[in-house]
Amino acid sequence: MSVNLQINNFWIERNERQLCRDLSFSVSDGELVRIAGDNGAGKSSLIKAILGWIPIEEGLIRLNGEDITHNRDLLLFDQIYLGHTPGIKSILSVNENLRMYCPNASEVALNEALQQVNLELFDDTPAAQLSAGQKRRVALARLWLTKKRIWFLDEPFTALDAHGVAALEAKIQSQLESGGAVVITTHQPLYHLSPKTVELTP
Ligand SMILES: Nc1ncnc2c1ncn2[C@@H]1O[C@H](COP(=O)(O)OP(=O)(O)OP(=O)(O)O)[C@@H](O)[C@H]1O
Repeated sequence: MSVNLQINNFWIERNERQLCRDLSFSVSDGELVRIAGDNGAGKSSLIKAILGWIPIEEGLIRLNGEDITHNRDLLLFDQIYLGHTPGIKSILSVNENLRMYCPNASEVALNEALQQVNLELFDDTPAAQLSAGQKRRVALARLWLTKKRIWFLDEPFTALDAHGVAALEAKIQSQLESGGAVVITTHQPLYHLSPKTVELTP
């Protein structure tokens, strides 16, 4: 699986405040890009702008050489996004939440994913009854269930305990080793994963 995503000269504004201008970087097979910056610097906004969910003032985006600036469908098809909030439905069980996102996953794959995030005993539990860290783990289980070339992870370590952090770091490492690409916003430096860092400065 080969991938190359190029962000060229991105200019993003929100509420008439400039978050970045002339920002360029790329992410390719086996590469981890860490987006860094203070609170409010625009890290989440940058990911949303790449995915086409908020507009850019100027810029160009290419996926494997193809200009996708005005149609991000190819990128959306190729990627998985885990946002700031776990994005799970409170009234659904853990199992039902995962089924909603991954309807084609086999029962075996689903159970394996739940084991990986230590939630195998909670599959019938309504998400409303989970702790913040457990909800985050439900969201992360999607990484074990889908095979997408590009991951966009927005503050994925939030609320995770040491075991959860280690499991996610190992999962990121295996995604990189299998030729995937990862874009992550985090305040952790992640030196051991050798990221390329994109710093958003005021
Ligand atoms: N839904 C929104 N509507 C309008 N403006 C927003 C919205 N979300 C964020 N912003 C603004 O965009 C700017 C960047 O916010 P963003 O969430 O991208 O920063 P961040 O670097 O991810 O911050 P943090 O580290 O606190 O998560 C902030 O000035 C914020 O007020």
